[in-house]
Amino acid sequence: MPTFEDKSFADIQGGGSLIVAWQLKGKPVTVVGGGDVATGRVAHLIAADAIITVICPPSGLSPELQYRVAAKQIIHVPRNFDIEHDLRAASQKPSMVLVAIDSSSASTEIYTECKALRIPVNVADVPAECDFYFGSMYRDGPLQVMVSTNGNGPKMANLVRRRIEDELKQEPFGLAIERLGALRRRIREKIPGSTSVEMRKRMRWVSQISEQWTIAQLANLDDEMIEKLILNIEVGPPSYNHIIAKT
Ligand SMILES: C[C@@]1(CC(=O)O)c2cc3[nH]c(cc4nc(cc5[nH]c(cc(n2)[C@H]1CCC(=O)O)[C@@](C)(CC(=O)O)[C@@H]5CCC(=O)O)C(CC(=O)O)=C4CCC(=O)O)c(CCC(=O)O)c3CC(=O)O
Ligand SMILES: NC(=O)C1=CN([C@@H]2O[C@H](COP(=O)(O)OP(=O)(O)OC[C@H]3O[C@@H](n4cnc5c(N)ncnc54)[C@H](O)[C@@H]3O)[C@@H](O)[C@H]2O)C=CC1
Repeated sequence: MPTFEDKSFADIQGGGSLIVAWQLKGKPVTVVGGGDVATGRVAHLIAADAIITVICPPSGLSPELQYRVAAKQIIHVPRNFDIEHDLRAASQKPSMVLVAIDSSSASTEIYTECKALRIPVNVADVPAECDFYFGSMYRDGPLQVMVSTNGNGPKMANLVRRRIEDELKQEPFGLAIERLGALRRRIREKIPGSTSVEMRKRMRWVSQISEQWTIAQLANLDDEMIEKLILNIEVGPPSYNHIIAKT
């Protein structure tokens, strides 16, 4: 057994969460309840392009969710959640279940059945019945930032997110990232290979532009400039001014 006395890597602190960008596009998600909390959950799910079913009595559906039903963004099943029908016997099992109802016994039953069926579940307000927690979210186009306090202070997560938001909204990060996405797709067409040499070349080129150009310059990168840029791909990424001068 080596001693690792002169190790160069840091020790890692446990007790956090694995924060991932869960891909829900086109996948069925069930939301139980139709109040304020459910309405917030649905907003996150629409942003993720999930196929959303909200189950709650007609009287429980918030005005915003009524609008989303009318706009065909969600499906509403107008009754209480039925574990047999909606989970055990369901022909298509949901990829995820979000519970936001005012009955802790019904929540626990739904949670228990989801676990038996291995469906990831979040019961708002009951950390012990959550496979994952929600966080406070900032969104600007393709950019998403989530703040979690790992259950210690949800309101503080909101405050930290607002600080980050104040800083990030000073610059057009969303647009810059969207344009970088367009550039990366075009470069993969131009240098399509998947060998490690080809990949490294592409990655170095994109890294340099991401680092060297300002956010405003990247946000300004139009399709015409992208074509000019990739013409120079063999000689390394030119500066923004160089591309502009030739435009
Ligand atoms: C564990 C977690 C599970 C989950 O729900 O996923 C959970 C649990 C609980 N929330 C409670 C209370 C409040 N929750 C909020 C708000 C938010 N709560 C959110 C997430 C989470 N809440 C997960 C942990 C996230 C983390 O730690 O970072 C946010 C970030 C995201 C979202 O819900 O979308 C959203 C802010 C979004 C935004 O606007 O930016 C407010 C503030 C307010 O309403 O204004 C209050 C009152 C003030 C306070 O307590 O801080 C209570 C105590 C109930 C009681 O005391 O009885 C519990 C239960 C407990 O702690 O045991
Ligand atoms: N972020 C968080 O973690 C927070 C969590 N909460 C908790 O989330 C839960 C929901 O909060 P709100 O949306 O404010 O509640 P609400 O009272 O506005 O809504 C409850 C909803 O549940 C529905 N409902 C009740 N029993 C049902 C059943 N068996 N099947 C289907 N639908 C059913 C009602 O029709 C209604 O639509 C509460 O337990 C609350 O304590 C509240 C605030 C913050």
